[in-house]
Amino acid sequence: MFEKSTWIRLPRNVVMGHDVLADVGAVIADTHLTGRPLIVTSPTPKSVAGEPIVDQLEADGLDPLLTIVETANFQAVERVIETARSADVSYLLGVGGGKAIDIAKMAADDLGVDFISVPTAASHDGIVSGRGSVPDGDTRHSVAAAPPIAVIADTNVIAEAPWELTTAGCADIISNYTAVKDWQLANRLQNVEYSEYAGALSQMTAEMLVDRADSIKPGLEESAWLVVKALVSSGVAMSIAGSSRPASGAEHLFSHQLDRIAPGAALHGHQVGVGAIMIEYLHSGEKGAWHDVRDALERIDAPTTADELGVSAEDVVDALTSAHEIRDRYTILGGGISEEAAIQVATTTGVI
Ligand SMILES: NC(=O)C1=CN([C@@H]2O[C@H](COP(=O)(O)OP(=O)(O)OC[C@H]3O[C@@H](n4cnc5c(N)ncnc54)[C@H](O)[C@@H]3O)[C@@H](O)[C@H]2O)C=CC1
Ligand SMILES: O=C(CO)COP(=O)(O)O
Ligand SMILES: [Zn+2]
Repeated sequence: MFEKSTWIRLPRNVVMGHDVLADVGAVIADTHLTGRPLIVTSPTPKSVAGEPIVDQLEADGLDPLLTIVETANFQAVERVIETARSADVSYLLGVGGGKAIDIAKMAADDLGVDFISVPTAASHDGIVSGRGSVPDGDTRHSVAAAPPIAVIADTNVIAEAPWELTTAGCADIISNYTAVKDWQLANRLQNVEYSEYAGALSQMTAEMLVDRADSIKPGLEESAWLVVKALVSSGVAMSIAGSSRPASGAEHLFSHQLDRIAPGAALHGHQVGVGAIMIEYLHSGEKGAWHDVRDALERIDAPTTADELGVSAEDVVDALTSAHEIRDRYTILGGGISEEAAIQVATTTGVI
């Protein structure tokens, strides 16, 4: 008897392009949201998009509230939940980078209200996903959450964001290559459920981005458009899978450990990109595709070395040797790699 079932939860509206920030009110009306909105943002995105959205919604006769978050952790999610409850908020808008969007996403899920994702940078592929990513002591959770009911990605705003945020988003997409390899390996060795559709979509998204790498340039709205489309596509792959597996393998475990060992040193996307070079080496050996991963990162201006990330060789080796401990997710790292092996992979690939 066939007993399999799944829920693939996707946004209702993905609105992207030139000056679509002006459409926030229209999107709210189209999604039939009523009541008081809470805008969850961080300091720079507040002035870039948070305040213009408040002005727009006030002009529409709404009574928006705005709250600032600084770090992505469970305490921040709790604070947003309290703010929303005490102010009788009906729905949330996450406005900013990955952290503001993740916090809004998780708070909205807990409150049981809808949430709109308004990325101000193309720096990560969580803008569409139904996952939140939060550090918690020695571990890192990938929390299931409702996906945004709508995404509003203004390419004008995103093209004006610092260039390194865009290169971080590209590197987050390039890391899909190793994430999919790890997922397939876990399927073969541990019988982890694998989705051919999600895996193929994630890998194809990375291939399409790399094919267009030379046309991704600072300050160009066309480039912002290309990268946002890839981030949306990668987020959809996560939604199809019902997990972050299509976009997060051992290169993400390495990055999550680096966040603990050298907090704030580099952007998430840049860390996973450097991780992907080394993890590809572990998958395919010295003559393997790690050269292609490194070349793709170089072509989009993303870091490929510890120096460029602003971390030490010891940090890289520590993060690589302890990455398997951070989460119960089977990858090429298996039960862990030795310090000698970590030094060898990082040296051969030129990361240290
Ligand atoms: N839920 C998911 O599926 C995923 C979650 N993530 C999470 O997202 C986070 C990484 O996201 P990031 O955006 O790299 O970090 P972030 O949210 O810390 O943003 C990086 C910086 O860019 C600034 N910024 C954003 N837009 C700007 C603009 N227009 N102009 C100037 N500055 C601007 C932010 O204020 C912040 O200082 C990590 O916590 C990661 O784990 C990443 C991928 C997927
Ligand atoms: O960053 C992500 C995908 O790019 C989310 O991954 P995690 O599940 O490892 O937090
Ligand atoms: Zn990522």
